[in-house]
Amino acid sequence: MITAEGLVKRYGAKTAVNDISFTVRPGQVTGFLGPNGAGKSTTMRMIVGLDRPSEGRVTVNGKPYAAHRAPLHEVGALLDAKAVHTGRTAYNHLLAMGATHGIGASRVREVIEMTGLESVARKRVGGFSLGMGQRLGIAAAMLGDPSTLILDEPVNGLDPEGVLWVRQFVRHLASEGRTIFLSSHLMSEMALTADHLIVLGRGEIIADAPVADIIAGGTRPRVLVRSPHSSQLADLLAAPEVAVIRSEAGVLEVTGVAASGIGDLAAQHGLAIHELTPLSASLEEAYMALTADAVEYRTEAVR
Ligand SMILES: Nc1ncnc2c1ncn2[C@@H]1O[C@H](COP(=O)(O)OP(=O)(O)OP(=O)(O)O)[C@@H](O)[C@H]1O
Repeated sequence: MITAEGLVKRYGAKTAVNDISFTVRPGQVTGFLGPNGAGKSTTMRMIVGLDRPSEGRVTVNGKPYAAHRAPLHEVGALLDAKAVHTGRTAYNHLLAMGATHGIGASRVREVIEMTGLESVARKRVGGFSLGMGQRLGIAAAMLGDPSTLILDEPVNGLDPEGVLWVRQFVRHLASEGRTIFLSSHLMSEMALTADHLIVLGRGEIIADAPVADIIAGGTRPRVLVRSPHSSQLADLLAAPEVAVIRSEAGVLEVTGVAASGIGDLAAQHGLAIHELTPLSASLEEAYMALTADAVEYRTEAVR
């Protein structure tokens, strides 16, 4: 469990994180989203004690990170996959990290196997691809078998198989009751991986809700309609709150009326319909709507 209360981080005149409070709960994957420079990395660094809050506090399992006697057992973090001593082998890197917590070779072998690094464990990290570096970072985060895992852009640089692996891995860890907090710029992947989302915009929280609620709340339902009477139907649907796009001959994309309403209207006028398909909104659309609003609001506030 991660709890932030009134967290503020200023760098000189720049406020990177502006009074945010949130809770990241165990047993689910919580995604951390926001445009570049929104303050995600700064927040993650404060959680693991790499940056000091200017105001407020953040705790992991009830205590600030630094107050834990054996922090690797509480929180595993992947913050910068490149921050590894490149002359060492992956095995030796993990062994050296583990030594600070009395974690021995058998656990090192376990995390190597868990992250699919067996074939490269004896190779120098300097020669690793970005994807291998990410896997090594995740292996390091898992060393202490922590109940909370923080992953900053864990799928960055991974191939499709690696992306799928991370998704299944973190979902499995959450199902074991762990707290998983991860950031990503890949919306489609986030929609498949996370249960809950916290969205930051310019250092402030602009959404903190289940993924399904964010998708439903940020976009209006759209319906694809195929009919030999599409022009007549478009005229009948015309209303201030309804948008109708004619994408191709005989096809309408309607926003602002549910599929049932369109079907009823067509039936009342005896118009045949060949297809009536509710189009599911994407997280990307909802995210763009959310963050665009935040930017507009901020612009107005500054004037
Ligand atoms: N050490 C620092 N000194 C000065 N400003 C900083 C420092 N670290 C971050 N910032 C600024 O704080 C703001 C938030 O940065 P941060 O890296 O946390 O954003 P982010 O959401 O992680 O962005 P990205 O998606 O690009 O990684 C940015 O405007 C950044 O320039």
